[in-house]
Amino acid sequence: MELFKYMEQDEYEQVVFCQDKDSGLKAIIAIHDTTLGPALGGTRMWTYASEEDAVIDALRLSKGMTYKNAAAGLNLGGGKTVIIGDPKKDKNEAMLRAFGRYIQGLNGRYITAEDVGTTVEDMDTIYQETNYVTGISQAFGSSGNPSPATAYGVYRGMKAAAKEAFGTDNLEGRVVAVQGVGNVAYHLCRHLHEEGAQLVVTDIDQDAVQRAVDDFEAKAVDPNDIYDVDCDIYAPCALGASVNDDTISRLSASVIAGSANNQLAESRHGDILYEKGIVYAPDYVINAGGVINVADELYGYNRERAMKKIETIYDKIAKVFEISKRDDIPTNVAADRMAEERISSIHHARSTFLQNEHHVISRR
Ligand SMILES: NC(=O)c1ccc[n+]([C@@H]2O[C@H](COP(=O)([O-])OP(=O)(O)OC[C@H]3O[C@@H](n4cnc5c(N)ncnc54)[C@H](O)[C@@H]3O)[C@@H](O)[C@H]2O)c1
Ligand SMILES: CC(C)C[C@H](N)C(=O)O
Repeated sequence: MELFKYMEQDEYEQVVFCQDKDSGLKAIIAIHDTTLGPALGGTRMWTYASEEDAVIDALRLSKGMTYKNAAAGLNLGGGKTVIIGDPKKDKNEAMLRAFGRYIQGLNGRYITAEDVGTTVEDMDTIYQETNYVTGISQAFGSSGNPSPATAYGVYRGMKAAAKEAFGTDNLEGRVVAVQGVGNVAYHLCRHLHEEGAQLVVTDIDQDAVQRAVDDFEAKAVDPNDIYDVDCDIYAPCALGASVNDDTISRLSASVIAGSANNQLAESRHGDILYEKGIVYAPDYVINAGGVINVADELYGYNRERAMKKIETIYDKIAKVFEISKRDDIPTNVAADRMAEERISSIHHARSTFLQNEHHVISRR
């Protein structure tokens, strides 16, 4: 791939390749934009088909974090790491500590946290080498696992989307088809079950499926059948690109609202959803609960303050729908507009000169 051409196109600031042969570390840290503050975004560990796929994933995910953090009202830029490997087999202490030292070397330009394939315990290991890590154990006065917070934000955003589509945000009796019942979706299912929604779930991990069936009376379907389920709401909570040319025509849902990052295979799929009248709650707005929660650590973690902020995902999603209707644009484009407007207005507000120690002439 022509990396610099790719970076120029979407104005990526920096890509860092980290390798440590002994531990097997192969990581890519992508920093998209730091206009609003240090780039904060999780670390994903995944078995990529090629190194190019891993680079593209890191780049796409880091840009998503720029927009997510901006839309959530955080003073943070966007970044993300991918570690190439199987989290079940290839992860080890030395690998995570070597990775922590690379983060430390960036001197605060990038702060990490959990994502698919990494855990609170992994963040604790990284913390042995760097302070620039969030989502570490609560025993350290930290916020712990971000997944329940993400799930609560998705639940709030799903209610706002239901209000838009059905005129009421009550989810009792609504059929919700959930793709991937991992860390986030398990907690999402709990909220939905408590409100009386009917759940249809799928996962490539049978244990995850069984847990949802046992705990929430969910009905299980095969992974490839989730798109054909007769449902009100489709909740993509696995990996990205599940809304694509093949699946859109199969979905019967009036609402798409889930936790996965990069749900639309391409931006044009947002246009198709808009034309079809399917209410799409943009991924990075609805799934910001986790990052809002870990970002609170930068102020000395306060759970009540973080949860209050996560509640407002309902209003953020409603605002996106308002912009979408006002400007007659798909909701994914409306969300981008909301995020870009904030980045550009803050960029402008911070452009005036402020003195720092390098400008004190008396020091000369
Ligand atoms: N954890 C967070 O706080 C958080 C925050 C924001 C966004 N997200 C995003 O939400 C999604 C889920 O995150 P998570 O932390 O729950 O991850 P997870 O790994 O715990 O859960 C994902 C689940 O999806 C399953 N899966 C993968 N491919 C699948 C497929 N083709 N069909 C069905 N199931 C499949 C996996 O087996 C796993 O159980 C990811 O896209 C992640 O980036 C997570
Ligand atoms: C910082 C995190 C909790 C990141 C999370 N994995 C996300 O995609 O938002």
